[in-house]
Amino acid sequence: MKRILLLRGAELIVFALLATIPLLVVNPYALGLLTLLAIYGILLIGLDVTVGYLGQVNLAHVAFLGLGAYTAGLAVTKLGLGMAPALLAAMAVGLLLGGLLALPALRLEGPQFALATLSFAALSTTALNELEGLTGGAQGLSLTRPPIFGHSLTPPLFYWLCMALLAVVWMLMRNLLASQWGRAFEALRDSPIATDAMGVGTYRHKVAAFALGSGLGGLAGGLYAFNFQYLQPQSFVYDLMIILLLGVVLGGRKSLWGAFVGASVIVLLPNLLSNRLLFQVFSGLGFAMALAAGLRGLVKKTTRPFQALAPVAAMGLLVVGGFFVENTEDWRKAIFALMLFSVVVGLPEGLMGFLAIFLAKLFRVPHAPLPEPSDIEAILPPRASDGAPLLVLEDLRRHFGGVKAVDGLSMTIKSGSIHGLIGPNGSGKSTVVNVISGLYTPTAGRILLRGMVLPSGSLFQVSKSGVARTFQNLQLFAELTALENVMVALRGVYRSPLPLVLLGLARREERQAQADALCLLDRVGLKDQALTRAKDLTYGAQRFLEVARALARKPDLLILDEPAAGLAHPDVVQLIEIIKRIHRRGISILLIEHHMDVVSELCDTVTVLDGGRVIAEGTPDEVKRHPKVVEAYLGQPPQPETDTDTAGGAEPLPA
Ligand SMILES: Nc1ncnc2c1ncn2[C@@H]1O[C@H](COP(=O)(O)OP(=O)(O)OP(=O)(O)O)[C@@H](O)[C@H]1O
Repeated sequence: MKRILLLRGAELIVFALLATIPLLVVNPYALGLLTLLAIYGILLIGLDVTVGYLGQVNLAHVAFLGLGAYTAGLAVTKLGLGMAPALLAAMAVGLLLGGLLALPALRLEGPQFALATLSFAALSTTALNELEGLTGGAQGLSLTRPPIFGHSLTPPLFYWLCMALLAVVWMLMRNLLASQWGRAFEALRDSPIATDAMGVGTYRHKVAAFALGSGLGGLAGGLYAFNFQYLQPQSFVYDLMIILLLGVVLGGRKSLWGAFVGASVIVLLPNLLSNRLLFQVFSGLGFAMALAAGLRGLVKKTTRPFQALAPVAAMGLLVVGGFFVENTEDWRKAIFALMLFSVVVGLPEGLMGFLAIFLAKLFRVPHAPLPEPSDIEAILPPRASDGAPLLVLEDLRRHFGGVKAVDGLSMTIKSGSIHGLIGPNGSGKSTVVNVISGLYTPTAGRILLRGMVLPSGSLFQVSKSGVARTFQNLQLFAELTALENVMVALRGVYRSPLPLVLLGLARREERQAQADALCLLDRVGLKDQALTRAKDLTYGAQRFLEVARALARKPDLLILDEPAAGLAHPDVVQLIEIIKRIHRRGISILLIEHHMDVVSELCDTVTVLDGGRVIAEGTPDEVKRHPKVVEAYLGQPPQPETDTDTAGGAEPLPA
C-alpha cells in the first residue's frame, strides 16, 4: 500500500508542478520545450510498448509520428476538421496502420522484424515526399492550430492540452500494463511458445501491442503538427528514430517514468549539442557515472570487464571530442551512437531502472502485500476419475523428411491415471508431446480428447481444450516473477473488458488472480519466492514453477516433459510429492521421464517407444522386464546373465 501511495503521490506532485509551470514561466522558449516534453512523452510511452514490453527493435515508430502529423495536418487543412477529430484521426491512422503492419511483420523475429519496420519507415517517408499534391512534398505543409470551442489555443493553453493528454495516456497505460495484458506482452517477449501453450494468444497480443504503440505514435504526431504548424517529410527519418530509441533505452524500458525521462533527454539534446559548455559538462558527468558504475561493478564482481569498461571508453571519447570537435552539431549522429552504445552496454535497465532500485533501497519501500492464497478446493476442485479413455492417439505419425520420429503410434491415456512414456534417446517421446500439445502438426493420424478431435498444430487451441504442458527445455517467462508466471496462465479469472482494465476497474480480479496463483505456488513449495524473478530462481525451483504454471490452466490432462531432468536427489523427491498431490486432485498426467525410479513410483501404466513405435505397454514392473524394452535400452537381446543396469547400450534402463 505504502509503495502504491508513494508512486501515486510522486505522479500527482510531478503533474501538479507541470500544470502550474505556465503560471510561473513566461519564457516562450521554455514553455515550447515543455510542450515538446509532453508530446515526446506520449510518443515514447507508445514506443516502449513494442521495444520494452514486446522486446522488438521497432524502427517504424518515427513513421507513425509522421503519418499522425500529416493526418492531423490534412484533416485540418483539407477537410476543415477541428482539433479533437483531427487528433482522433491521427491516432486512428496509427492504430490501423500499426495493426496492419504488425500482421505480417510480427511473424518475423529479431533482425527480420527490425528490417520490416525499417522498410515501412522508408516507404512512408517516400510516400509523404512523393504525394506532393496532397502533402506538399518537400515544400512542406503549413497549418494553423484550430480553435477549441471557439477559443484559440495560446501557447500555455496548448501546453496544458498536451500535458493533460500525457496524463490521461499515462493513467490508461499504467492500468493496462499492470494487468494481464501487460503480463502477456512481457510473456511473449520471453517465450512465445510458452505464451501460446498457456492459452494466451501470442499473435493477438503482439498485434494489439504494436497497434496500441503505433496509435500513441499517431496521437503524438497530431500534437506535433499543431505544435510546429509546419510539416516536412524529412523531419520523420532515421535520425529521429535513433534519438527515440536512445530516449526509451536511456530513460529505462518498461517504465512510464523511463519514457518521461527519455523524453526530457530528447527535448534537451538540441540545446546540449549547440552549447559546447553544456555538452562538456554533460559528457563529463556521463563519464564520471560510467567510471563509478564500472569500478563498482568490477569490485563487486557484478559486471564483466567489457560491460564495465566499454561505456567508460565511449563516454571518454565524448569528453575528448568535446574539446577537439569544431561544431558538435555536425557530429550529432556519432554522439547519439556513442551514448546509445554506452547505455545499452552499461545501463541496460536505463536511468529509471537504476534509480528505481536505488530509491527502493534508500526508502526501504516494501512491496504491496499479497493477498491470502485462495483455497485449493475452489481453484482445482477434485475431479472424479472414471478410468474412461481421456486422450486417444490413433495411428499418429510425424515425419521430418525421411526421419520417422513418430511412426504409427496408437495409445490411450485413461482418465485419472498417471501414464508414463519412456524410451531411449531419439525414440520420439518429445515429438509425441509436441504433436499432442500443438507445437507440431501431425503428418497423419488422429488425437481425440474425451472423444472429440483435438485441434492440431496450435499450442493455443490445444491449451484452450484442456491440455497443459511443461517443457523439457525450460520455457519460463524469465523477467516475470514466479507469481506473474502463474498469473499469466490462470484460466477463467480475467473477465473484465478492455475499457474497464484501462480505467483501472479490474483490480478485484487482479487480487483474485494473485490469490489463486499464490495457492498454486504453495502447492509446489514456492509461495515464499512468489516475488522472485523466474530467472533468479534455482534450477529446481524453475522446474517446479513450470508445473505450477501449467496447473494454472486447470487442465484435464497435464503433460510433464522430463520434469526431473537435471534435478538433484532432494528435488526429485519433492517433485514426486508434487506430482502425487496434483494427481490427488483427479488430474490425469502424461509423464515423459528417463528416471525409472520416478516412473515406477508414480505411473499406473507405461508405454515404451522405440523408433517412434510402441514396443511395450503395461505396469512399470511389466515393461521393465519386457525383452524388447531391455533390448531397446541395451542395444542387444537380453541375456539371462546380463545385468540390465548400465552395460554399454544406447542408454541405461535406470533402476
Ligand atoms: N524438428 C525436428 N526436425 C528434424 N528431426 C527431428 C526434429 N525433432 C525430432 N527429430 C528427430 O526425431 C527423432 C525423435 O526425436 P525426439 O526428440 O522426439 O526423441 P526423444 O525420445 O524425445 O529423445 P530425447 O529423450 O533425447 O529427448 C530423432 O531422430 C530426432 O533427431
